[in-house]
Amino acid sequence: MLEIDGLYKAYGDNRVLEGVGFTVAPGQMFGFCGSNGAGKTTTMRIAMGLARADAGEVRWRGRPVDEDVRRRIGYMPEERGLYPKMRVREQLAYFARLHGMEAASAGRAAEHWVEVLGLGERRDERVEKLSLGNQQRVQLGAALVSEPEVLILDEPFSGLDPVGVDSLAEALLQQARRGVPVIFSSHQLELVERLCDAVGILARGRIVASGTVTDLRAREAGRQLRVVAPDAPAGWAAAVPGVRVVSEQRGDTVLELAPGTDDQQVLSAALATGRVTHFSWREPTLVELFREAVAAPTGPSAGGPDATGSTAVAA
Ligand SMILES: Nc1ncnc2c1ncn2[C@@H]1O[C@H](COP(=O)(O)OP(=O)(O)OP(=O)(O)O)[C@@H](O)[C@H]1O
Repeated sequence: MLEIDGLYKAYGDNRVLEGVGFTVAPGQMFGFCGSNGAGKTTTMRIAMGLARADAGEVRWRGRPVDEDVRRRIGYMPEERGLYPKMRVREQLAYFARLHGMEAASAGRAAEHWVEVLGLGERRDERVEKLSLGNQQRVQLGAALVSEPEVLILDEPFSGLDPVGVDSLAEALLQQARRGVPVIFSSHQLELVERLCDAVGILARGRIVASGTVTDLRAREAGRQLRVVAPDAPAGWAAAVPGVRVVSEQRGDTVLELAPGTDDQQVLSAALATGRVTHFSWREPTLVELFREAVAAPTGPSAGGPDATGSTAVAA
């Protein structure tokens, strides 16, 4: 288990992290989300020993992460750190050696990742000559080439084309399948929703929501019901007790039901107007859950050192 436990960090008056805590289990893919400047990079840099926390700890398998453990972590920094003059394959072999692999296996691992990441034709090109997206793939290769025990990736998908996204996603899923905990930050929430077993949303210096997307959905306050009743007169739903009309457009209505309101009563009311061609609870997307979590004021249950590994949406 990788544990991020009660991290605090301030830069001068800017209190960036105020008790960030979450856990990532072996084989879990954890999407780390948050607005620009929320503190995702800071959290990952602390985990990698590149920034010092004012308080809190990062542990892997119950032990504080030290230099020795960090050599076994694959890290992709936001600022990217490649050697522009080195050739692709050479670069990957170099990173493998840095992480302690001996020359022959470093060479084999480099070759393997060159192929997996779709860089076969570019293996002997200098990194500076590659497109941004291909440099990104090399950077990912640098994080993966040493067969790390943990992966911490800062916006690995940014700048990739859809094919690049798919090959990277497949590479990460493979790592998760072999038991590696994978944390990656991203603003591409559809991708996070598609790939991740768990997400953590960082806002106001804390994890304000964490768990599986299904968990987050289940805890979401105002679930919405969509009813399509093509022949219904405008305003039909407003008359049903406990119902708030969110939107209404030519018989296509989205409704919010007060707690305890029976959705079957809504269905009866809709049927009383004529045909009902659609009646379903809408699943909020991760984007909607994100907006709600980020907008919500900090409540007593929000984040904090006691929120480590919790599954909760702060009210
Ligand atoms: N070395 C530093 N010195 C001073 N302030 C810093 C430093 N590094 C980060 N910050 C500040 O910490 C805050 C969090 O930044 P961070 O890069 O961790 O956010 P982020 O969630 O990764 O953002 P983004 O999604 O935009 O990459 C920002 O207000 C940033 O200005």
